[in-house]
Amino acid sequence: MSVLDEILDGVRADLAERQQAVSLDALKEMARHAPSPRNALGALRGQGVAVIAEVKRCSPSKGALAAIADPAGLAADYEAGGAAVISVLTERRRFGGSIDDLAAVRNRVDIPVLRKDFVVSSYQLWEARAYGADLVLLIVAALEQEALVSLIERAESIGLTPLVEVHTEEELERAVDADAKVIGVNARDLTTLQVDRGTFARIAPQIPDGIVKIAESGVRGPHDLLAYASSGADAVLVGESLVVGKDPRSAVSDLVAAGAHPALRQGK
Ligand SMILES: O=P(O)(O)OC[C@@H](O)[C@@H](O)c1c[nH]c2ccccc12
Repeated sequence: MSVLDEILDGVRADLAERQQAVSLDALKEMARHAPSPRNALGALRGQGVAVIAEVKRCSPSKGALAAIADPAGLAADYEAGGAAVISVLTERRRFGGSIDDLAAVRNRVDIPVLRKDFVVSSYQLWEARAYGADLVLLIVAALEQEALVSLIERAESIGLTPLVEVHTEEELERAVDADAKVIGVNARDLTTLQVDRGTFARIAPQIPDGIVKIAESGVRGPHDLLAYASSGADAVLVGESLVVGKDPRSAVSDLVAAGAHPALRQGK
């Protein structure tokens, strides 16, 4: 069984428990009272390369990365450093996250917030919106095409912007067929957990114009951001290097400064 399949089994087990505890109707009621969605596309299409900074405690490849006792405080530092969007890992078993982290972050910052999880059911979309998410990750490798299409439609209908994650050309084709408006190319293969920073450069040229292009994973600093930007990234998603560093605010602001270089502006 691949790592992704193992993660998905755990996700489904946790999901079944939450569905027992909170009915879909109750979630929908919460979502009606949630703060209105923020302009995610606007944040991603702003000047320069947008930095999506991630709240990430653990990863399946490295185990514990950082304790992060105060996810909202970390997110506030990211925002002060100039992040365009905050990503919050809400998966519990392998990433040490929770939906409460998402709510805490959303209440603290003024920028859009991404629910980063393994979404397999529309229940998780309502949950995301109920707890204040503005964007939601949908991983093509984890979904049948029919499910992908319907989750994209449902997400959009409730005000969430789907970030559709691909790792191969075949997955890119499925994302485009499903009408994704924001596509992330993950340099980490979720079935093997290997990072290949060349993945974005290979796949990005095939992403049709008008779709927001995000390079995910493997950004160690401004150098990697510049490499992704020169291959056409509108945004980068950065986790590990920010949470393990001493000064997340200045680490983000160094990335933002690199991404603001005028030479990168042509394509925007
Ligand atoms: O920590 P990194 O290498 O900067 O990567 C961040 C982000 O891309 C990564 O957390 C990620 C990308 N896609 C995912 C899907 C599920 C879980 C995690 C991820």
